[in-house]
Amino acid sequence: ASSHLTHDKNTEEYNDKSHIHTPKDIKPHTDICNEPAVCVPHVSCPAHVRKDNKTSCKAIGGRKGVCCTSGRNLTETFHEKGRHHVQNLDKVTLNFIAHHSQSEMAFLRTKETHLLARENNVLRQGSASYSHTFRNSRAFDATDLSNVFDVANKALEIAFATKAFKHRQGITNQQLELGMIQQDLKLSSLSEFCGRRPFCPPVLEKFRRIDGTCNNLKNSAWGGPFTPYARLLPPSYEDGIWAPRLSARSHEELTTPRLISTTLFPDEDIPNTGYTLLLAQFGQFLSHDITHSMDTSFGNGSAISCCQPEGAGALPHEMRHYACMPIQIPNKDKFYGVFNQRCMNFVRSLLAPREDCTLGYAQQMNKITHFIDCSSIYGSTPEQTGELRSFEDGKLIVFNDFGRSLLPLSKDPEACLTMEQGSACFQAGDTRSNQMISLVALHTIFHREHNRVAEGLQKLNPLWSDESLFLESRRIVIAEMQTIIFKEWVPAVIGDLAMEEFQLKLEEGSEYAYDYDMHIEPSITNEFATAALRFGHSAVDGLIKLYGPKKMEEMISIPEIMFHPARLRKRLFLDEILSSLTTEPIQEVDHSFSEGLTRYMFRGGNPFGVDLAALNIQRGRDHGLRPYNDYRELTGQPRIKSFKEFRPDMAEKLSKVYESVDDLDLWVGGLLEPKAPGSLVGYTFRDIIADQFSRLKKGDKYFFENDPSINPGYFTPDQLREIRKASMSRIICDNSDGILLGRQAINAFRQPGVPGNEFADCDGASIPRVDLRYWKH
Ligand code: HEM
Ligand SMILES: [Ca+2]
Repeated sequence: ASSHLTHDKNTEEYNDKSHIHTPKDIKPHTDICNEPAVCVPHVSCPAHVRKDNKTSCKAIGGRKGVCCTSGRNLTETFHEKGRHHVQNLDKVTLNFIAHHSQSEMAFLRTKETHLLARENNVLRQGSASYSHTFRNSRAFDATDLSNVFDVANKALEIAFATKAFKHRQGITNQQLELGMIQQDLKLSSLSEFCGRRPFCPPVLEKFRRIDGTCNNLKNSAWGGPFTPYARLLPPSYEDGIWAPRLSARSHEELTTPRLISTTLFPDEDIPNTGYTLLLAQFGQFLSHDITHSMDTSFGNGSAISCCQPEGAGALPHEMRHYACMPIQIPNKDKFYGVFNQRCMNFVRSLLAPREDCTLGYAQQMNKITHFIDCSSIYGSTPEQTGELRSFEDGKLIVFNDFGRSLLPLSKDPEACLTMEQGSACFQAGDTRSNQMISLVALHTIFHREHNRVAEGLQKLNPLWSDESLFLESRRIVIAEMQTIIFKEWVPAVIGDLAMEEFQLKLEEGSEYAYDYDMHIEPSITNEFATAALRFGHSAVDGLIKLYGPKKMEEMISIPEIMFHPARLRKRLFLDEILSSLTTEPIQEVDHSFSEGLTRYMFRGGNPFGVDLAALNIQRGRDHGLRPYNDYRELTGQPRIKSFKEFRPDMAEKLSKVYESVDDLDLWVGGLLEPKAPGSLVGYTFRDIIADQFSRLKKGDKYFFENDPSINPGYFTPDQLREIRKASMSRIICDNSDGILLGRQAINAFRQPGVPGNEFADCDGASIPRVDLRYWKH
């Protein structure tokens, strides 16, 4: 179920074998371009989309790259002599614009108050949409909520100001896309919208901050929570600012995502035995470390409903919240039709302002730290971390359930479906932790890992304070996580070739890395979060098989354990689910999706749930992702000219739901591509993913293997050597309950029990350990 697209015969790059890496191809890439340009893969150079920068070069691995001078700073707005720039405006005009946006905001607020008073506009608590919009995609607590709204409202007001500016000055969408309306707002009443730059002390701090700030001293906010996503390409909005794009040819609304989902994505059982289910589950866990876009809500935190009660249709425009973008369900829908559902709730993501006081298109907010820093374990703000720490012996709080350490219980009565006696609902660093029971399992073992390391350090250094023990343990756990991601998970997803091309391999032994580059923006790109990394949704198996000591005992249908993790309290359950995750195969990354995600997701006690495939497509449009073809070009591939370039059955279906190849949504096109060599995904997703991990490694001063001149929290060479022994299997061995699990395959993401990935005893030496003795002071 993999090859859906035949590449254009004329494309030398993809049909010749020159991109297959042989060691002699590797040249230090700066040799090939004129300094200061460097040769990078197409995807990593934002400037190359601008027609005038097209010098190609041979990148690592022999593939064609582009000489890039932008330093891979995606936030840098376009500057170039000779292009027409909009005139700088006088104060009067700026104040006119500011006034205009303020009155638009006032209008919205009045309407919001009015809507909030009407029952129909607030989501009903028991529904699947409530779990989606409210449980999955909302703020953490009251302080968080006000933080978030503060930032989001500023961004919205800037969007209105941009609209007024656009109309008054006759600015085109293209000028907006290219950031050619640079406008310094410092002198106007809009100046209060300038992002707050965190203050960083001149002496570098040894430990990365909980909120990720002060990592890059020039851009101290980079990577922090409540900041915008980066973008590989400018957005595609109908008005150049925030209105969803229309079809390229007829300029009509695009086909409803639900019809695309039912037409293209049936539920078929197509396992890929090369990889374990843990690859998918860990992927979700990793996503929750680096990206969380939030649905807009009412100012008091209530969830917005965009559909009529009972789902009979969308609410009329005048009765809708401005952030509504409901998904229409066709009359003939075989599944939802049975329940007379014509409307699926969808609320647009919150926005975040640019840091530099400029007008421009809307940008979506990432609520958590962009860096790989285990924010899903520790939280993304000091307040969250404070709630999770025990403040004794450097440990995190645990819920002691008859001798087993589980995550602390959540105090939030809305976090799970039920809080009945004997039930359980957990608190972690990320608010989505209860979404899947297998996700809770991963949170649990990493939470335990922190406490295990803290205990180990305390034995070696009995005089260390709680604070030192906490910070040192966190630093080690983050380093282990980065090791697992770059040594095991990313190569399994994108393959060795891409690891080489994007220079993502970790150093070996006790060597430091020297590839930090302060010009690289580490932020998560919108394309990565909203499309490429969501490849994982296709790999999810809707049925989790649970094995007892001898035989399969149960099949869990995933909607049963969404936001309902009570079973984790059963003595055997954690080991059972970990064993299942490390032995069962993933589902192939392709056109097929579990109905557990496309029909029943978050159903709770209801007969139907929401459709994740439809949500992904709608989210892409909400975030202004450009059509698939534009990203083919970005990754150095030819645009497709006809759906016939896809597999025949797919081509036929695609032409039923898309008027033109230039309408195809990125997430859909990316999924249906044939796989790149050695990779689980096609070239487009592969490159977007590889580029992101390159940013997360080379743009993170505190990346664990950086040398002492870069990383204030560097490890000694001995410690580095130990950290590099970390593996997912060791984490499982050391932190499961040890009742059913005594053996693990060396690489937990790949097919176990085959040559090269044999099972080994947890007690033995085949699964290496990080020896903490090198941390004795
Ligand atoms: C295990 C079952 C899973 C469920 C029930 C689930 C559910 C969801 C939901 C409801 C959203 C938000 C959709 C929206 O409104 O836009 C989402 C987003 C996302 N999911 Fe999943 N997901 C699962 C597995 C995965 C896996 C395996 C991966 C990756 C390997 C993944 C990666 C992502 C990413 C990157 C996002 C975007 C997050 C953001 O930026 O806010 N998910 N998922
Ligand atoms: Ca993070």
